[in-house]
Amino acid sequence: MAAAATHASSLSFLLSRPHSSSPHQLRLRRPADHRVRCATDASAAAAAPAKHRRAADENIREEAARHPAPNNDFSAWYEPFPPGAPGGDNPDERYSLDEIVYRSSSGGLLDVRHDMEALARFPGSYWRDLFDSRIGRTTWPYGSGVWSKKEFVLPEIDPEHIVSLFEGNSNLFWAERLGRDHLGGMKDLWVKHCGISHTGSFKDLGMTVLVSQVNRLRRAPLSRPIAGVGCASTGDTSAALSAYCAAAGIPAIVFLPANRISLEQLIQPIANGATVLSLDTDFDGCMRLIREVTAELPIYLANSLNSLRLEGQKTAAIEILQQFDWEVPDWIIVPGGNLGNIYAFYKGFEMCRVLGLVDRLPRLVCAQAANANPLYRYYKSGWTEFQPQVAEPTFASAIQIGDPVSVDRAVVALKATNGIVAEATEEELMNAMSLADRTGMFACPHTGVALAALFKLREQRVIGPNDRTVVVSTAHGLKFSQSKIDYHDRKIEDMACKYANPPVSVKADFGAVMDVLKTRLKGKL
Ligand SMILES: Cc1ncc(COP(=O)(O)O)c(C=O)c1O
Ligand SMILES: N[C@@H](CCOP(=O)(O)O)C(=O)O
Repeated sequence: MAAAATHASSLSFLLSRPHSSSPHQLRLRRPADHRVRCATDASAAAAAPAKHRRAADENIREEAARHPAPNNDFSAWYEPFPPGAPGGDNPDERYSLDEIVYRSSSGGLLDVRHDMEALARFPGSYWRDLFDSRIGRTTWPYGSGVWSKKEFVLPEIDPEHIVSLFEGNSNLFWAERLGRDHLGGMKDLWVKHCGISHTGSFKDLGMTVLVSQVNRLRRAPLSRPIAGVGCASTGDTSAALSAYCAAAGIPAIVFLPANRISLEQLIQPIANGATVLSLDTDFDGCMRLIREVTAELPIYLANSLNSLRLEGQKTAAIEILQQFDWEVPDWIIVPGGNLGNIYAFYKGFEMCRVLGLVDRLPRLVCAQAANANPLYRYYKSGWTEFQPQVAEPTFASAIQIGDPVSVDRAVVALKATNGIVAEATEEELMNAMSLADRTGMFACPHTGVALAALFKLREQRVIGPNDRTVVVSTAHGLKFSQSKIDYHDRKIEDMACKYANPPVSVKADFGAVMDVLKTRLKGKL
């Protein structure tokens, strides 16, 4: 007799873990490392003698030091934000990147400005070829998707000081089935998997830049007495900071809102040896505290208030252009919390436009959770009134932020790109995430927020079926497995969990197994 198969009422029998709450003298010559791809290169390469491996007693950093890049006069510095904003009484206010400064003299934001005139002495085609030539190499430091664009990031840093885990170069995934079957036949839908990365989120892109600059500051000849690097975090900035600091041997200090980040995110800084402070407040409370502490102690601030981070994050935009062979997509959808990343995307695209690598900008969409939606409300007010809020818990816990530090940056990015702000309820974001998973992804809830925004904009016909659209996936779904467990377990109050797929509990018996399979595969056997 075949035993009746039951749908497991709980996934707990599979799980035994606690539930967590939730140039140089400017000359038009290629730098020494530049290998331009062109038709003749292949035959030249075939004729060339095999390249010898570097000496056995030399590492890639030492090898790079033997082949220094040509002297160049590219440079970057801090300026008050927005560009051209008066710096209090000083219209010429600017700071060297070697200064430790996070705010302008009038208390506003700062921005990293590049000497665009120096960069513009080279045509767009030069930069496209240069960046393309560096993809997929192990040459230090260009094996990194960030440092392969070093001239646009931190042009003056010595490769010797760079702390890189060869981040970036992330997959641009063609979401064929999701677009075709669930979004009205979208043909050109892509997901930029920024979360398939060293610490599982896009934060690695910015952190390599920030920690490299700290490394430069701490070492001779600058020898600044920086005791450590600190951040407030909803779990991803802290993971990235801890990993890069551990790689460089620099102390990391992270302030986390107790019981508001995932277990996977919590274990990351612990494993990397950071000083982890679990604080009885939300992210905005942690952010206030870290700002006070870094003003008192020689601890360098690693949050995106520090504009250095955004120089690394903007390379994701350049990478997208590169992956489309320098064709500009129509839409980029980014989940927003502290709102540095939406500006970083704009900055990357705009730099490529100004320098002639491309000829236009994509439209940006910033997607927020309805439970933490200060930017959405600001947008809906016609940009008249910004109201910080106490953000409510959301499955997209890394964007549970009510008082985003980069709100002004986000507004600039959205206005310049004819952008849109959208929001997603908890049910919308969890369904969008789960549906994407059904088409082969393993998305995080923040990516769910961006996908839910896409569903709405398609329904409203704002985004057309043939529009080339890129959804930015900001973290790896494995960091947020508890939210998926709760969803598939149908344990979420007031949520139908439409795409739940609980495991079937079945007796280890041939007949019982056959019964289940015949039911499940009815009409297909
Ligand atoms: C996974 C994830 N997605 C999106 C965001 C939002 O990025 P931003 O704070 O730059 O808006 C964050 C952090 O805030 C995050 O950790
Ligand atoms: N999601 C972030 C929040 C802090 O953002 P930041 O970009 O200012 O560091 C995190 O993971 O901590």
